[in-house]
Amino acid sequence: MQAIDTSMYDMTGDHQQMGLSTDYDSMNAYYPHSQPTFVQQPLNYHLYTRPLPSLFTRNYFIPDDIREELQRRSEIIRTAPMPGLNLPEELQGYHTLVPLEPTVGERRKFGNWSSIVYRAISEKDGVPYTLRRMERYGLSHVNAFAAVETWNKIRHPNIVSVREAFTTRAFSDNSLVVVYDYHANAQTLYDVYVKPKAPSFVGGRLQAQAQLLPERTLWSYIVQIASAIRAVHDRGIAVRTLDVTKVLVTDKNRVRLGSCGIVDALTWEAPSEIMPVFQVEDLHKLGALIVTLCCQNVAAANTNNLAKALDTIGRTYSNDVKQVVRWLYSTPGPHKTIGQFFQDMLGSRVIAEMEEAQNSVDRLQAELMSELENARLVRLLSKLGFINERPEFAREPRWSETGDRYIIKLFRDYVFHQVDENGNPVINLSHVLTCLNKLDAGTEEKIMLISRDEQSCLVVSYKDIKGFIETAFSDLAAAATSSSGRL
Ligand SMILES: Nc1ncnc2c1ncn2[C@@H]1O[C@H](COP(=O)(O)OP(=O)(O)OP(=O)(O)O)[C@@H](O)[C@H]1O
Repeated sequence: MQAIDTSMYDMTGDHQQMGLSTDYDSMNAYYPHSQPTFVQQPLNYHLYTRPLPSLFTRNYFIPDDIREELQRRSEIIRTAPMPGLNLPEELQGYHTLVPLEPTVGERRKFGNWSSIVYRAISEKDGVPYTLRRMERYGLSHVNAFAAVETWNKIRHPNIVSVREAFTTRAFSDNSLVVVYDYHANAQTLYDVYVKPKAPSFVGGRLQAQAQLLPERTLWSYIVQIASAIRAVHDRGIAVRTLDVTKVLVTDKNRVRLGSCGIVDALTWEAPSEIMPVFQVEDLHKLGALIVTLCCQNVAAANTNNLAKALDTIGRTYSNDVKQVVRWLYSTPGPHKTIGQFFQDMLGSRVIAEMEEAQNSVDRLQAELMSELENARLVRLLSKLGFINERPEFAREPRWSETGDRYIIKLFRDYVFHQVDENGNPVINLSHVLTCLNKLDAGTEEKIMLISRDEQSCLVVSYKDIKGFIETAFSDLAAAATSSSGRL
């Protein structure tokens, strides 16, 4: 059976069945040079895929890096807990606890408390969450939870959302647990940009892998974190846990403040009047975070080392970055607020960030477009699979070969089993997708289907074939003993 480009012809009449003549005159009727009539099919809004390339290309699919990242995330969500950790099976509606950091060895402390982070699945919605447990918390107080409730109301693209907090004895102590959204494969800024990495081979040479933060990304991070700080200060509270180990990179160039609310819950006795002091401290901490990232060294952020740090920054980054650091390290005063910071230091950077965000939406939407049809096409292919070559149905062993089903079979051949003039298979995904899209849309466009013995052919529209498939599939579905959902 040869590939025939039917889009060039206007064939009228339903189900024209004709004997296939081998004489050239009748064949010529189906070739462009002898039949120049071209009737353009009206644009059908169902056929909204992007122009299709003619061969298998990666353009059909999500780019490899996005696919890889999404698959890694989905894999990480499913990692099983290590056996023998002796963790509670159930914890206030959360189960399947998996530690996200080593449970033994030296750990950094929040004041007097050390923390450990777990991933756990919520019984309510089956979604994974992050649980930060403060060990040996002691007696709880209602004010501690009020602080967490304030955080719970904040929804911001650069803040890991705080869900709830509770105390528990399930770890054989009195622990405080604060629950956050879980961002699979999130890494702290420290892990990505500061932590010394083992040398590895790059281009055949052993090199230390210090990932220097590009200035463009640095500005993006500054704008994102400043925007998060602003949202927090606008609520009359302060971030307080702002450093490279508590800011997460959750996506390509997306950062979010993690661990919010925990210090508020731990130090609930602090008078609310002290909040402006904490807010000014946030600005200093932002400055320290920038210095740490630029110098790839936590100690560089110490105020006593500022001159040296600015010198180091100047070697790689622009003067504007140094200006920002100076501003954030400057002596507090009535004008040293996050609002003023945006005004004095970030103006045009915010515009650049906004443009980049919109470009990113466009890029992702384009990716979405290319995947949009998949579900539809899988449904169609499933229906064809149910119908074609069915050994027996309705006590008729040749059910799938007769009546309208015969046309469905020929259509399947037309889509998948074409051969070129040398008898080699035509493997053209573009052709397959185009046909299936037209079939799903049920267009009036007609195609010629040729029997396998090439003795007869049928001219039939996609609309008709769609109808035949619907009918055949409904017959099967009606007779099915169990059918799960509709296709
Ligand atoms: N909301 C979250 N979603 C996904 N992973 C998270 C989340 N919060 C923390 N993590 C991961 O849990 C791990 C431990 O977090 P933690 O904040 O304790 O960082 P840390 O570098 O161990 O800091 P510290 O030294 O203070 O313990 C980090 O690798 C981080 O990527």
